[in-house]
Amino acid sequence: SHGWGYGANNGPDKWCDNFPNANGPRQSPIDIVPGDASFDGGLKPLKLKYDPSTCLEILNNGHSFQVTFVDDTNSSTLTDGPISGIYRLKQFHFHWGASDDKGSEHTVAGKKYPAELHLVHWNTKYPSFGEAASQPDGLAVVGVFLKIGDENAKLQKVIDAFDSIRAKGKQTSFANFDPATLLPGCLDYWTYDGSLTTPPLLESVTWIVCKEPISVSSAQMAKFRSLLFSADGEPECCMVDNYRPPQALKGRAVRASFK
Ligand SMILES: NS(=O)(=O)c1cccc(F)c1
Ligand SMILES: [Zn+2]
Repeated sequence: SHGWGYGANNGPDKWCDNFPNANGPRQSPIDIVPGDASFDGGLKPLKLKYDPSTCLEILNNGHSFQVTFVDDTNSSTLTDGPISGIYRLKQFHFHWGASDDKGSEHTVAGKKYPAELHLVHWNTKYPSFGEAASQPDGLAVVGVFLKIGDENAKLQKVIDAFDSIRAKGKQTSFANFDPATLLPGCLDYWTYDGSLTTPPLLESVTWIVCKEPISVSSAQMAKFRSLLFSADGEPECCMVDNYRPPQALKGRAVRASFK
């Protein structure tokens, strides 16, 4: 049997067949309604400290592409914000659409952005990412929306590696990249308790979604869409629409770090 994906036969509406978390009480993504979010003056500013020398490789895992980091020390961390303790950067990846009118996982009052960046961190109170991923306070993912505008020169460094990872299973070394260069100038955020947005949909994520998007050009988005879901030797299938739609809020509060 084929694994999960984003197609008609194995996509988000089918995930509940093999992953019961799909219908759980704290699923992600969600539609963020700014008017319904409550300002929390107790929320601290995000503190992101990234060391480019921890950047390791870039790979196509058949669902997205991801840049992975060495996470055996506290060189690249997230602290403060809505979380307590120290969370280590493990990887970042994106979700995007087949066209510029869709692609983000979170939406803002129903607005879809063409893509969304996820910076994935795990709580160092646990021994590893794998252990943390099964704990309710195990992960913290910073989400950043991409909007169509000027070419993003920092993002271009990632895009330039795509030729080496076009097909599923391809990976290549990727060194000295500073993920902080992909953050917006303003780090105002919304936060809520959620889950991984792909199987196994574990309910272990403190979501931190930045209000301000970063830019990407339409030509750069076209390059994202040249990646493949398929492996070498398989019929080519463009990697597009690798986003889960918004899930029920089920009574959860969404807090804002800003007025
Ligand atoms: N899309 S996401 O919720 O950030 C995610 C999915 C799976 C694994 C992971 F580390 C992060
Ligand atoms: Zn993601």
